[in-house]
Amino acid sequence: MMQLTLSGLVVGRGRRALTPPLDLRLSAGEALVVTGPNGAGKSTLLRTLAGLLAPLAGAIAIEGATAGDGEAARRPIEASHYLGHRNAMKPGRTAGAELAFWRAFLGRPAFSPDEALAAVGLEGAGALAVGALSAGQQRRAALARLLVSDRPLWLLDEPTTALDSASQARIATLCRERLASGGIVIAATHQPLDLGPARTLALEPPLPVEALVADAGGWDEIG
Ligand SMILES: Nc1ncnc2c1ncn2[C@@H]1O[C@H](COP(=O)(O)OP(=O)(O)OP(=O)(O)O)[C@@H](O)[C@H]1O
Repeated sequence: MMQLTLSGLVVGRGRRALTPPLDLRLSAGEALVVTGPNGAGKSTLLRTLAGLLAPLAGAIAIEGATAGDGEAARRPIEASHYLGHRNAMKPGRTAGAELAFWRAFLGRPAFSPDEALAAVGLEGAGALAVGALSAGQQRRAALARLLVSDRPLWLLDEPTTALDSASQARIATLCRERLASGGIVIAATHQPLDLGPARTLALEPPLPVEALVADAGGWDEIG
């Protein structure tokens, strides 16, 4: 059974910690909703779990998950879908071509691009340029990426941004289906997202902006 374990995990930007040490274990079928005001560190936590930022302290371990190459995953990134604020879909390419790219890149192919688009209510949109879709449609095309490759850990940063209420409900359903099939879903969100009986992690309000300015040592990376 898959398990994701955070042991004394401290995430932050530069040398500035944004969380206390986090100790948490999530098992297959469990969801975690991360809440907190703007700047509290929700994106930083997800990016750290996705392997895009190094932890300031502590460790992240995954057990019992299969990586894209079919071997046991040693790090969460090998078994996860990460959906950030940005959609990571090139506007000049078609939605179908972008999803085909991600399907090949991520391994363990699941739905075809057309099937994944249909599952997010974008039937027939595969031939359209991503940039020709509305903001909500682009978000849905990005969410279709979750379905083209079988990855058990979903790390979702504000997944329902720009989505109408029917689409929000559809995405919540997809998440619950992933949970029912043994996945783990971690979602940072300001909007209620019905994942069923999810656990919650409420991050504390951040430093005031004046303190950030005094503290500014430059960007540690963009994103
Ligand atoms: N690239 C960066 N370099 C340095 N500091 C950053 C960078 N990106 C964000 N930060 C800082 O890290 C802190 C946490 O930001 P983060 O994006 O994790 O918050 P969040 O809870 O996701 O906020 P929001 O609700 O606005 O999405 C903020 O104080 C922010 O200024």
